[in-house]
Amino acid sequence: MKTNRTFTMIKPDAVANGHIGAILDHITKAGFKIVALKYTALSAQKAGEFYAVHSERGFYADLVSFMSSGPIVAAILEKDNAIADFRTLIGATDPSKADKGTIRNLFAKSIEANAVHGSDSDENAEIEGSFFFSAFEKF
Ligand SMILES: Nc1ncnc2c1ncn2[C@@H]1O[C@H](COP(=O)(O)OP(=O)(O)OP(=O)(O)O)[C@@H](O)[C@H]1O
Repeated sequence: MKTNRTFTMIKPDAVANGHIGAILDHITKAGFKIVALKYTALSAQKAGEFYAVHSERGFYADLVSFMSSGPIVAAILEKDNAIADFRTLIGATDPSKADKGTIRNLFAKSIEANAVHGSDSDENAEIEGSFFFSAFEKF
């Protein structure tokens, strides 16, 4: 199923560094429509659930701790080819390898504190969006 939607989080590092506005500006200027938006925070338990796919990885405990360290912004975005185009817009997981002008190149400091999340498939976009938003909060 192709939904033309993706899910993103502005992670605690980018929120703490005051980049919410600049990142949302980047996203909308790239042609993404915001269809759901929330300023919130993840408990350690919720961060662990969100990143459960990485639970066997060495960085999992640090990732859970980082993702629950402060507020985040969660959003559902709509655009043709949303998944691939958004991952191009944010750049590589490691900001030192992210293309110039990408969100991670501009706003991220490390492979863990990498400013934003972007879904990797239509299926995960739906699961992740529903993790944060009820049917009444998606437009
Ligand atoms: N080697 C690592 N050391 C520390 N943290 C890591 C490492 N690899 C990934 N992470 C963290 O785990 C997150 C999820 O990793 P994944 O491999 O799914 O990358 P991604 O798909 O680019 O990121 P995201 O899922 O957040 O969009 C990364 O965004 C990063 O915050």
